[in-house]
Amino acid sequence: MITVNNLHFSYKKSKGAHKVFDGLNIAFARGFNVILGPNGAGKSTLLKAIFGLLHYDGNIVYGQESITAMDTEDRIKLMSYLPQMDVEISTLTVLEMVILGRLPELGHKISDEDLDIVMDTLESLNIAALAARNFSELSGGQKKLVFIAQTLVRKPKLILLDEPVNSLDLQKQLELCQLLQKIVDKQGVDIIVVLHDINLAARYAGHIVVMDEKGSFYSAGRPDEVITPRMLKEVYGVIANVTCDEKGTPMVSPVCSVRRV
Ligand SMILES: Nc1ncnc2c1ncn2[C@@H]1O[C@H](COP(=O)(O)OP(=O)(O)OP(=O)(O)O)[C@@H](O)[C@H]1O
Repeated sequence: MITVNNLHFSYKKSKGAHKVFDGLNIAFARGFNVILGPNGAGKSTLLKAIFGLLHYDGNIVYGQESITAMDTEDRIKLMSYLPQMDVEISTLTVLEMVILGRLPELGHKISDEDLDIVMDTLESLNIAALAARNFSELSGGQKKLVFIAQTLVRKPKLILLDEPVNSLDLQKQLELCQLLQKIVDKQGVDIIVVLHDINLAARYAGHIVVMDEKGSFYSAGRPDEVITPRMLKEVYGVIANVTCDEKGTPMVSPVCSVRRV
């Protein structure tokens, strides 16, 4: 699906630059992809590069098409992106915020189809009851769900989500992953999600990409191929037991950190 070829990127700073990628190569699969890796590995930076928010060297390809060479309009048609952090304050209602997500598709007025898509999405995320509420008055988790709705109403071919389950309670984390799974299965959409919860990744991902703290590719594959005691020690500096449930899904029980403090 997406391949990242020889990606070089540094954040420019007032004095010098901070190198994040030095020739990164990664291949994602069709369907539900998860990126795992420790803090600072470059997961968010990679999603920003794919979405076209950064000037980098290298080539990012979707199928046969170079995303790197695409103009902004085509990139926005292809993908939607949920950043890790977003605005906290807005004078809009929830409904208005989510309609904003359809901006690239909106004509000179909001059609019944636009409203149906927005209301269906709010319902699928269990937040339809919040539609008339002021966004600024919502809880952190409710705000997160509004941003997720904004990302989904675009109906893109590719969805990039940076830590979407942060600030969601356990039930909503599972509901969101189930919804994403349904979108992948029923609508043929490809998704790339950054997660820190390895057990959640193990349960829902079809394909996991692991990045290490140097911003390099470490491994990729099915959850049972990737989530191993060795990976957890080498990438996260954690001793952990990994067992499998009856479906062969790995489950991680952390024991201790082996990093020197
Ligand atoms: N705007 C910026 N300017 C300079 N350096 C940055 C900037 N944003 C990120 N970095 C640095 O780039 C590296 C990668 O950051 P990034 O946010 O992509 O990591 P991450 O894997 O998403 O981390 P986390 O899991 O903590 O969200 C880190 O070393 C970070 O300090």
